[in-house]
Amino acid sequence: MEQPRTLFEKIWQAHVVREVAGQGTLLYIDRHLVHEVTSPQPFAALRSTGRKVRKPLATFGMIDHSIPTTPVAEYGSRSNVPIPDQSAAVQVKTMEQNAQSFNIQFFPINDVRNGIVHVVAPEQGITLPGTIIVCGDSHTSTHGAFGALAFGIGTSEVEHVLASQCLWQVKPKTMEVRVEGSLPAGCTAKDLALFIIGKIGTGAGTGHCVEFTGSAIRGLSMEERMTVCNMAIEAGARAGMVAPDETTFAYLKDRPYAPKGEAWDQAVEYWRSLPSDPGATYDRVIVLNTDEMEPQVTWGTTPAMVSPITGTVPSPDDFSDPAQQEAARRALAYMGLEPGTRMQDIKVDRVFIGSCTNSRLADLREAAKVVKGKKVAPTVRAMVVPGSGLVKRQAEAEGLDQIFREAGFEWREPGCSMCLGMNGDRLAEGERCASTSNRNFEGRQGKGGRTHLVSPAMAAATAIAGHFVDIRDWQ
Ligand SMILES: CC(C)[C@H](C(=O)O)[C@@H](O)C(=O)O
Ligand code: SF4
Repeated sequence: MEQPRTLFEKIWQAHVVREVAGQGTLLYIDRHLVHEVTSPQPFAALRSTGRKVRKPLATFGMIDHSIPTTPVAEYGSRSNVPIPDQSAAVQVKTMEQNAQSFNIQFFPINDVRNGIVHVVAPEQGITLPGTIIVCGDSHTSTHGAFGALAFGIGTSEVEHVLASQCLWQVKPKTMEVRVEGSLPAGCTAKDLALFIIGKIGTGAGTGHCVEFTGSAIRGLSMEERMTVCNMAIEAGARAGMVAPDETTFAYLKDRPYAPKGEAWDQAVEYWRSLPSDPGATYDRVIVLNTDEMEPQVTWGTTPAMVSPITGTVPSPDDFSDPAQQEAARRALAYMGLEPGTRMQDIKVDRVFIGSCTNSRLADLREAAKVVKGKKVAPTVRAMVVPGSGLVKRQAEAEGLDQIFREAGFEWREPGCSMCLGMNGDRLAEGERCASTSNRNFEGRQGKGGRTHLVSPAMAAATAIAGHFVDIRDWQ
């Protein structure tokens, strides 16, 4: 009888081109996503050596990190919006030129399909189960939600994939994170992701590819699975994945780049063979339960520095390990927080609903439900940044933009926006922000900016109240 294999093992083995002892494995790459920040150098290297892109039809270019999300009304079109930052402007221009001269698949700024690469590829059906997907971007782990092996790569690796459609890799270890239970009231996939990282720590996944399993994961929608896999990288994992099932197939059916007709049927048949076999083993297994889970808010400068909304800011003395004590001390000083402060008493200046973690339609619907008929606190500046042009269009068709605007939120054009301070959207020194993004390290949203990671519903309620609130009390 054949050895039982994990989902990871099946995908890995199906993509081996060559194995060289001591060097690693050469893998075939199905899909290569490129964005304007990490692709200029690799394309320049190809050009200077007269090489082409090996598979232009499997290479997808998007512009997300460096574009302003300024509403276009007064400019007529998105490409007319000025980009004051010189290096950002050059990145955008260079991506456009490279896409054209190397003839790759490309969604220009004015194309309604453009947006954050990790939102767009699933939405277009570019992300498929059983594939290997890479991108010069750490949050490529998002695509693992579809039962793909998806991971971020460095600049020289981007060049290697562009030129050869292959990549040398050292095989990661495997880890199962099994979560049993269901999402308690007021808790979303974002709370689950923060809860998991809070329990296992930011280094737990190092060197591992994580498969999320268990009833809590099975019950998640595709959008929710993407949120969880998006944050796998914040637990140090190389990649995160969820086995494909009926939820996955239903999401992908009829998406523009998904297979059609007979090819679809064949694909689904193959995809059904992918889930880990009974008895397959992982190098490490962690089991969690959602019973005691509450809505989460980070208080520090890593996603693991997280508290339930009913909790208080911890004291460095609460930690036994001296390194953790020191990290907490430093984080509290940076965040300007006093131990013992109730999480719900922390006031914010800004609210950001967006990023590849939480900018899909389901996220905006959740936030709009909370905001409807209410007003943003006068002390708060709040913005909603849809993850793609299509998310924005659909949200507008449902009137979500009206709900946000009437409440006093800014309704922006798609992009990475304030997830990272690269495109003009950023926090000022000392500003405190409730953010639906995935990273809260020092300076992430702007120099001296203070980031608290939360779910879209919690961010929305915080904007209205002016301070963190327990979404379970919200009416
Ligand atoms: C700019 C890019 C390389 C970076 C990443 O790799 O993740 C960004 O997307 C981020 O979230 O910090
Ligand atoms: S939204 Fe944030 S985390 Fe996602 S790709 Fe953009 S910068 Fe990175």
